[in-house]
Amino acid sequence: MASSMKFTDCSPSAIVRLVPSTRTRLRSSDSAVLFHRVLGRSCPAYPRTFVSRSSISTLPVISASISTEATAQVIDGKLVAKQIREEITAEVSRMKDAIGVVPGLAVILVGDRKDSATYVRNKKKACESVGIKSFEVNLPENATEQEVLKHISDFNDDPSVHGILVQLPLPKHMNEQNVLHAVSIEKDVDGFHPLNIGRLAMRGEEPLFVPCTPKGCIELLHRYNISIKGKRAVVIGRSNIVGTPAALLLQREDATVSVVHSRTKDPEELTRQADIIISAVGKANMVEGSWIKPGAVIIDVGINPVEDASSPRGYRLVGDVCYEEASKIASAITPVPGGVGPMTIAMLLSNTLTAAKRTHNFQ
Ligand SMILES: Nc1nc(=O)c2c([nH]1)NC[C@@H]1CN(c3ccc(C(=O)N[C@@H](CCC(=O)O)C(=O)O)cc3)C=[N+]21
Repeated sequence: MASSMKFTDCSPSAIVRLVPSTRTRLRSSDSAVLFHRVLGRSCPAYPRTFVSRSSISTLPVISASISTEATAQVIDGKLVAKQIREEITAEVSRMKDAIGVVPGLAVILVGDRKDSATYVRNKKKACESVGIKSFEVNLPENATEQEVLKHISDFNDDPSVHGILVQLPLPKHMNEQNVLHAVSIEKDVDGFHPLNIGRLAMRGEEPLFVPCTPKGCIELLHRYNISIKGKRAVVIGRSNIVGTPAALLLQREDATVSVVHSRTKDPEELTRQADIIISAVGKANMVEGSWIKPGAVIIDVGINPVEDASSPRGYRLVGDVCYEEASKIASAITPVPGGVGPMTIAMLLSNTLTAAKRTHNFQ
């Protein structure tokens, strides 16, 4: 199916936002408003760039009245995730009607990290919203690795469980590798089992599951008709759960991929060559406007809390990319929140559905 058809039941306003030709050029009055808002925010990189821009604008040919800047198309992960949940709901119900099987996801949470508890709660809610059954195990911080392994083994043997997710990070006294190896590869909906990652890396091999966050990034590019083949892509960050699989996926999609990491010399110069940037570092506003090639597409995986006295929680979430700067240079960009985050959960549901379909040989 053509990806554009997937939006047929979106509201007209949503479609307007999704069509690339609607990229707007700000009038100078809008631009002034935007500037005002930007300065009221705390993108730390902004003032520096602002200074250099203002010096450019003193050149005689550039006057304030023509300081119209393009704004990037917003890649609306929240909207796409909702669309995907609707598709999954329909498939879950079709499977239930046809063979009486309801997909099941088991989540194991160890310890009492607040962020992990929130993510797990959101995953449970998402399961409910599409008709997937969820099972949850909560273990205390001081639980043993053996206890976790026992629960994994029970879920491996339980036919009503099709997917198993062990929420990361685990407490320090546990060996993450032992735990991730224990999940049956057929139920590894996170795609973290080394066999799944290995297959992802090899041409001619197919992983049973692809890690949810990188899969969500690629899905966003597909659904926005952003072509990957032959493009220069830079992935910032080389974690096992995001950066590395994201680079492998981009390569499978025929991009030419570079990975920027903490030991990279001149990451800015390398990143500036990219047509597509996926940033998964976890450092607020690290990628500044000067890192970005005009017209590049930016997928920002970072979810970083920054202090914000004006927010009820005392903080707000920002990405790895300085959004205010980037949105004037890039052609398309994901916001934080509302970008990759919701897609991660949608892909988890999708992987769980795939697991159930595969087990029961249901197409
Ligand atoms: N085994 C395992 N699998 C994971 O997939 C996994 C994990 N461990 N550990 C932690 C990370 C993080 N993660 C997120 C999921 C959803 C949002 C999300 O929905 N964020 C929203 C809301 C953010 C908010 O307001 O709190 C957004 O970006 O719009 C974010 C982050 C999954 N992870």
